[in-house]
Amino acid sequence: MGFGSVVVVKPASLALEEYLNNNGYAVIDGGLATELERHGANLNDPLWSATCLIHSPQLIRRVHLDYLEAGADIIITASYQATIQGFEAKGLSTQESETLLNRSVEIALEARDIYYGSHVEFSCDSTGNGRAHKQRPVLVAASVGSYGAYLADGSDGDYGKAVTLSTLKDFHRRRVHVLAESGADLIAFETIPNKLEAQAYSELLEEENINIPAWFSFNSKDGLNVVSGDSLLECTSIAEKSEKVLAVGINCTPPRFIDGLIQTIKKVTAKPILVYPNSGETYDPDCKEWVQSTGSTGVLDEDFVSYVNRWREVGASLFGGCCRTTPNTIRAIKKMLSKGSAAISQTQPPY
Ligand SMILES: C[S+](C)CC[C@H](N)C(=O)O
Ligand SMILES: N[C@@H](CCS)C(=O)O
Ligand SMILES: [Zn+2]
Repeated sequence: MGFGSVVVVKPASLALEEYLNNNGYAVIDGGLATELERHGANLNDPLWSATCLIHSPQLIRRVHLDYLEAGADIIITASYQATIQGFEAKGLSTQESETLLNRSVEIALEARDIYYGSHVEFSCDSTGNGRAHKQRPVLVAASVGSYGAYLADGSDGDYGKAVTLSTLKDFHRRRVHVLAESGADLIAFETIPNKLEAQAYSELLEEENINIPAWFSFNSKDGLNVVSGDSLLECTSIAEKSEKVLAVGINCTPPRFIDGLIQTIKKVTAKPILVYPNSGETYDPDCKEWVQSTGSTGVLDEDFVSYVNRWREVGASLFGGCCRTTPNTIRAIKKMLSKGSAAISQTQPPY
């Protein structure tokens, strides 16, 4: 950390700590882009889901709300593939691009407000006075997708020698800064494909004096390493060393690999572990379509959810879904976890 900088403890870390202390888990939402697509959005565009920030913000808000209704405690914004460079390539000004980044967070905050407004509970204190309180705290995580996501060419984190640490820092710097000031509770660095990009994020958190916490979530296609082939142990160690990273884990990876990946991650970190796998299908970046993987059928919601208790047993505490999962997946995850907690509390003495 730079001389004189101050780590400001923001409510997100407290809220997350509270979830983990009280319940032992928190629920993340499911796939956003693929859910927008299921509702008719056309994502065949270099901006992928970020195109909806321009054309259908109300649909994004609808999907956030569906995930809140399904039980998500954390919702992730539509900024995964929203980059200043990507918007500028569409002819938008820098100012307009930054406004869209802010808009991604505003939409999620609006969904949260609507959700709170329609789920107010009342209770009476000992003097008979009524008090309204919120159902549960909801955290808004501002998504940051990788440089490879922006390239939208299926390069999977293998960027070649011309892309250095400073290329990646320069690429992400302003976006991370804008999102950190947007009112989001935390930054979700998602689908991280390699060590260099994790290092770039970690340095940016310090250099830009980012004062909201972050999570680092890596992507694997073989169940052993991250997608570029870099070691998951080394990638996790970068997250472990950063005071600003409050959780680390895996997303957009087939469910069958998650168990082994959690076991690897926990060798090098004591931070909470998050998992939000995809449906088990494979993305074809050329036609921008999901296809069934060879040797495996995409998993159905029921099958996906049957893994959750195992993931909890091996050490994960934040659970959700990524591409091709839906509000039904999240509803089922929440149900499974709350059943598990009830069973645990029944086997423990009441003191
Ligand atoms: C996690 S992948 C499905 C993201 C989409 C990709 N960057 C694309 O634009 O096609
Ligand atoms: N938060 C993003 C991740 C894509 S891999 C989404 O759900 O669309
Ligand atoms: Zn995904």
